[in-house]
Amino acid sequence: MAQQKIIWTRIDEAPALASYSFLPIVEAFTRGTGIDVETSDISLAGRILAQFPDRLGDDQRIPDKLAELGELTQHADAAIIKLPNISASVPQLKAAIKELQEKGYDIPDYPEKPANPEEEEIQARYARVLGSAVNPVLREGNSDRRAPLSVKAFAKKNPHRLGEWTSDNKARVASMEGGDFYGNEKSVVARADSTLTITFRGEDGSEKVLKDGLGVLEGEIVDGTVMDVSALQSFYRDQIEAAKSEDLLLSLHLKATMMKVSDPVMFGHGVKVFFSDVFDEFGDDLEAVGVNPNLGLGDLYSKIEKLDADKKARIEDAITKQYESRPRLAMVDSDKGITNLHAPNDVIIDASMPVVIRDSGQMWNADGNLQQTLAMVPDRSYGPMYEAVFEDCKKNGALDPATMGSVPNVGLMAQKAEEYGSHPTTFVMDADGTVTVTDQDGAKLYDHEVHQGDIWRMSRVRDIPVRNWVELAVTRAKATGAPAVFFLDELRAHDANVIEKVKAYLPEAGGDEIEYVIKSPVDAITYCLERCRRGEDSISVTGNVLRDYLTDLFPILELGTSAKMLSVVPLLNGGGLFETGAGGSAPKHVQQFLKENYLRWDSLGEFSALGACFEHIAQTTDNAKAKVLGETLDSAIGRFLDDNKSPARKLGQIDNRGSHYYLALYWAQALAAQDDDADLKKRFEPVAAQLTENEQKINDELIAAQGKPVDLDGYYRPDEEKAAAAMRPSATLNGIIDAMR
Ligand SMILES: NC(=O)C1=CN([C@@H]2O[C@H](COP(=O)(O)OP(=O)(O)OC[C@H]3O[C@@H](n4cnc5c(N)ncnc54)[C@H](OP(=O)(O)O)[C@@H]3O)[C@@H](O)[C@H]2O)C=CC1
Ligand SMILES: O=C(O)CCC(=O)C(=O)O
Ligand SMILES: [Mg+2]
Repeated sequence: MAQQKIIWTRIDEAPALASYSFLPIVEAFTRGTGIDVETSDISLAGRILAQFPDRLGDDQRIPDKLAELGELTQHADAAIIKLPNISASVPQLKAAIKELQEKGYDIPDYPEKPANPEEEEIQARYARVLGSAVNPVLREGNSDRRAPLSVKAFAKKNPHRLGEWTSDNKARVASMEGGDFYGNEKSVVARADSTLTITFRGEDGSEKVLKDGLGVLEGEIVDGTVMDVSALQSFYRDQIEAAKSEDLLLSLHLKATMMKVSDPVMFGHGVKVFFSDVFDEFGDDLEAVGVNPNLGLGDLYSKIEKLDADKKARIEDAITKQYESRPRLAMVDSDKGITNLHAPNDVIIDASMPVVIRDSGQMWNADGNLQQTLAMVPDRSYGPMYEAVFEDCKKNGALDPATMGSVPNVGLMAQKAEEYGSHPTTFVMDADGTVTVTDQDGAKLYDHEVHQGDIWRMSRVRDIPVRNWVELAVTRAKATGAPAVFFLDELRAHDANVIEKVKAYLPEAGGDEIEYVIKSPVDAITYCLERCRRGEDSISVTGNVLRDYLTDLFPILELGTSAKMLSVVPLLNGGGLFETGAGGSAPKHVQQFLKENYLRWDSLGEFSALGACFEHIAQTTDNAKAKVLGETLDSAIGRFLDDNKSPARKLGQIDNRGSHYYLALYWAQALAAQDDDADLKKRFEPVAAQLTENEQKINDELIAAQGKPVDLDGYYRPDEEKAAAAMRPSATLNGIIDAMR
């Protein structure tokens, strides 16, 4: 029997800490089963170092693991467990660089405004690390995210609290009325393989090729669109006025980490419009010290340190005055005075909007109180869908997690589909003119008139991913009996082309055997919510952006968190990518851990991903032990949920580490109790006995560690030994696990 490898990714922040405790358990349990668990470092720090082999010593250099994993996804035997990693904004990237430099790695500073070819080259290397740089490389398949049945049943039995909604709630979502990506989109389906060129022609007749050599395949949908920034600015101005007159808290919701080229610029316009008096009066000074509004108010504060004390004080005064003339601004951390406009990475719409809905349309204000918000989601491709949820809640009240149906998602994601793959073809315009897309014969696909500062972008999706996505939707609808709800808007150019493909591929995929509807995102979500309220499930079948948004929205409403989701990516070439949960890397959890040695991270996503991975290995290889490992893990997870052994939220109770102990206990007991594999039974009988006997002692040791600060000697690249020691404080548990390894 060939050894099967599971790759376990090493990443950042809370889930990385959790791995120090959970991974030794996984290694111990799989030993001797024909399955090897190997780690692969794709953390932000690891990816930065991999860009600079030429500047690092032999003992410092690390290989480009992300490239290796990208290559692996093309093979049928790929089995990758992908934990959430940081998609770095520029401020996060700079912080990570600083930490690595302090640790003795001779890497260059990030050049914000490259001044020469050498700096341009450095910036290009860092660009490979910036933003959502990992997921698009590994996601060589479409997405199947859902709450495992046991998790949904647990949530119904133990419903979390959702804030009330009444019809007089004034919270609302505002989107632009025109000039946005939605309104300007043009879309064509390639009739043959070709190579495209994107050209800018200035009004003065000058020409610049923005990108050439863009290979497209027959059947590929190729979109071009533009965000008119003067329309965006006036949208911001209007909403600032509206929030003020309606006495609402103002908030902005974008995805600056993932949409790393367009959204930081849109965020920056928000900063500039909100603080327009400051930028009008002190524009030259701010420019002189390199303030970049796209990096937020936090960057402004750090850069004005370079000005003389008097100037700095005047700018700070102007900011204070500006707050007085503006509506109140939503806060990310009201205790620390961190606003919604401080850092682009704190504005992450998939996580922020569900919390607004959970909290009755409210966000935190500067006094530390919840207040109803005017949520700005500029682009109409997405904003109106959230507004429909607000409307539904105002009309029908909050949803009820004890009874509501489930909305899993099938998302079109493979091969860098749609907007999320558009970073290399997104451009901020230097001047007024026209952007034209032509094919290899010089024939024009479409053009757009643009103005200086506008954001033009091309997004694409190939035919094979669309076909596979339709098949996956049918598979899930057949498996569950729930209808497939295609979120597609015939008024949007891109969606209209996708609708044609869906209609063409559904019959051959077995569409006549399932119930399905095709509706605009607004109508589709309203339809799903109606069904939810009747306790009925619906499968949302969406493009890549709505995949991201809905796989946080419904889990947070249904389960209280997206951490408990099963997130499978069947790779187009037969392998499996198993993502853990649907949320991020929870920086807040690390802060709490450092302060009081308590890690709230819930590893249920890791448990479910591992279970799905064993199941995949059992189905695709002749390894019978994988099947036993998978089945026993599944029953252990069921027991774990029944006994409610997820981390609590407060000190003195079991945290992430305690939850790992209980999973190991139940898993060992299930392995000892099964009769399908005598070897495993024999191996796990004594282990189960030891873990059972020592329950009190292990709990005592784990809880005794809590309550004092922890030093990990680093945030982006913590000291391995310190982190492992901090995450494995029970000598008794370590003794049992290490004896098995
Ligand atoms: N797949 C990936 O690689 C992803 C990466 N990211 C990255 O993660 C970072 C942080 O993003 P952010 O949007 O703030 O999202 P996070 O999910 O990290 O934080 C939002 C909140 O989600 C809850 N949460 C998420 N996962 C868990 C878990 N396993 N256990 C318990 N609670 C959980 C917590 O909420 P509460 O306090 O309400 O319980 C948490 O504070 C960014 O760098 C972002 O780019 C984001 C999404 C996916
Ligand atoms: O890639 C990223 O930056 C975030 C991914 C994400 O939020 C998701 O897939 O749900
Ligand atoms: Mg997401």
